[in-house]
Amino acid sequence: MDFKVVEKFVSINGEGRHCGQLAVFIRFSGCNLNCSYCDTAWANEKNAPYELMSSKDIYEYIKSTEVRNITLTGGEPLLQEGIIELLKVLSKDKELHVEIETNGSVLLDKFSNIANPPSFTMDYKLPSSNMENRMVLDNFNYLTSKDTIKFVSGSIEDLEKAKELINKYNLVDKTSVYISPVFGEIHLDSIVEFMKNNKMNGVNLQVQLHKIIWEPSKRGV
Ligand SMILES: C[S@@+](CC[C@H](N)C(=O)[O-])C[C@H]1O[C@@H](n2cnc3c(N)ncnc32)[C@H](O)[C@@H]1O
Ligand SMILES: Nc1nc2[nH]cc(C(=O)O)c2c(=O)[nH]1
Ligand code: SF4
Ligand SMILES: [Mg+2]
Repeated sequence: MDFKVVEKFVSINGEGRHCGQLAVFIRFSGCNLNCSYCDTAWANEKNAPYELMSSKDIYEYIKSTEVRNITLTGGEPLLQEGIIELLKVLSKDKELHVEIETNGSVLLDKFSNIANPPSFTMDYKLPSSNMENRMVLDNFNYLTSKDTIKFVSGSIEDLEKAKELINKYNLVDKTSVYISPVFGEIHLDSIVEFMKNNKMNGVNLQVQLHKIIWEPSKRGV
């Protein structure tokens, strides 16, 4: 099975629990959603240039970098045909730590059954994404302490919804919880005020580090 890979690169992970650590990124083409703020919409266009890589090619590229954190992203990685086969290949190498960025619309059940499963960083798409009606709420039951739920927030309405879900599903007790601004869309201090006013203990605020280090639209970083 060959995958359409639009980018592969080594950088520091700018998001999530391994923020600041080196990671190898594999970005697959294509997505089933169309978030209002998507910073990677180019990867979802039909004519986006890609290279075809097999699971073996991807594994060999990863090993050639000598970097042990892997981030599979996109587009939507969990909709790639053959992704389970790739996850099985990667899971056999106990030196690697595999993280998958996923958009909350794909049920996680069949991916968490793999031996030595990857860590999921799952977005819940909030109202300002215009994609909230695509969220699979059952996914809250599959997230564990090695996973992360991320609420990318562009408005106070988004923050209100994130708070409601964090409380309703006891997310802080189940998994790591992050709030991240839609880049440039919301004042960071208003997020902190919101967290203070709502006593959001255990929730992490995170800004995409790579957009501070490099020009925000730069690719391959
Ligand atoms: C490009 S997506 C690819 C993975 C998957 N499709 C998803 O949405 O999780 C990777 C991450 O970037 C985040 N993201 C995309 N555009 C953003 C923006 N303008 N500001 C902040 N985060 C953004 C997404 O919410 C997601 O957490
Ligand atoms: N440096 C860097 N870190 C990232 N973490 C998650 C990313 C993504 O696009 O999924 C990303 C990205 O695009 N760049
Ligand atoms: S789900 Fe991810 S890749 Fe797809 S449009 Fe939304 S942010 Fe972009
Ligand atoms: Mg990105």
